Amino acid sequence: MGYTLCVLGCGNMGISIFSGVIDSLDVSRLPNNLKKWESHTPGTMTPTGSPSDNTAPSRFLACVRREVSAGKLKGVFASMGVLAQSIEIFVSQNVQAVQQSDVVLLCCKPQLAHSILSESGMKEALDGKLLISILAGVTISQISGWVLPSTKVIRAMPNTPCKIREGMTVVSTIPSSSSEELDGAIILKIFSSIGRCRFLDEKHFDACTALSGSGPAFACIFLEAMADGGVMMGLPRAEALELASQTLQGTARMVLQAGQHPAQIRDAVTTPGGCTIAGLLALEDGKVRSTIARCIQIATERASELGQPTKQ
Ligand SMILES: NC(=O)C1=CN([C@@H]2O[C@H](COP(=O)(O)OP(=O)(O)OC[C@H]3O[C@@H](n4cnc5c(N)ncnc54)[C@H](OP(=O)(O)O)[C@@H]3O)[C@@H](O)[C@H]2O)C=CC1
Ligand SMILES: O=C(O)[C@@H]1CCC=N1
Repeated sequence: MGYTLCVLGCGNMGISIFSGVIDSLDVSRLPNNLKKWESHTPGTMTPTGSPSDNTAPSRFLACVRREVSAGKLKGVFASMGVLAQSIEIFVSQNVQAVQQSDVVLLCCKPQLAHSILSESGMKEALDGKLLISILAGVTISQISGWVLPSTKVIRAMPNTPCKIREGMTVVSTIPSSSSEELDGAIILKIFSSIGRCRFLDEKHFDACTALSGSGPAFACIFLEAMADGGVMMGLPRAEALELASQTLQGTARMVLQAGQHPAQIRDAVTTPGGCTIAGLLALEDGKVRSTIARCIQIATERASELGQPTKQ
């Protein structure tokens, strides 16, 4: 029958996750108030299972602090074709929203987590519920210290492409016991409906935060730079961006879908004495590999500081 999913702190990431999850739902099994204005193109939906599927959400609550953000949320969801009443927005009413929820996605800024989870009545509202934190740098042990022992705390690190269901989410390993089976199925349903999802030990989370959480920003630097090069050589801007984007997407898919190693793909492109090797040598002269790898290293180190009160 589904459950109620609450995003506590519905900003960029909350919007991305809700957008992807709602887009993935089979509209035929949703209550009327969750049906979209326009039907999806057949074949673009991933059915969420039978009407008795208890791993798929059926009600959506979004929490923000300011009225202006609530207005923005309504605009964003309306532009997606989601009816205004489909997502219930709570402004500065976190406890009330969590009371009505079964699963809570904590999506506020890392430095606000403690104060939000310490609001009067919040511990009780979260009693026995699944709390999934997407916060960078804030550990399960920290969060567990702010809620009752009965609250099941899990970490997830998604990224913004969740919005178009091309996300990458890493979820902290769930302790194995029969009561956790449904939690695992719920988490998998949410995040695999909006992209790839894999479980990893929490010790890797800062690196995952840097690599896939921040990754879209780093990838866009490379993408823009490729397009700029095309523009420098006379290509129109829009076409240069299209060529760069599709080239990166196609190459990534050769790795993910065809299982090819990046070095194999590179060698197949690189004709002896040709233009590709000329370009590759220019990249190596610019130490592009170590620069990018160091970028992930530095971002990982910064991610580890984000949950620490003295270093926020
Ligand atoms: N951005 C990204 O790409 C990624 C971010 N993350 C993590 O996700 C989290 C959110 O990031 P992001 O979405 O970018 O941040 P945003 O600033 O876009 O969103 C934060 C949201 O929290 C709300 N908020 C603030 N105070 C409160 C409060 N007291 N009660 C309820 N809601 C409140 C804000 O509402 P209002 O506007 O009204 O203040 C806003 O909607 C961070 O912890 C970050 O580490 C993880 C992966 C990727
Ligand atoms: O920049 C940040 O801190 C957040 C975490 C990962 C992506 N954005």
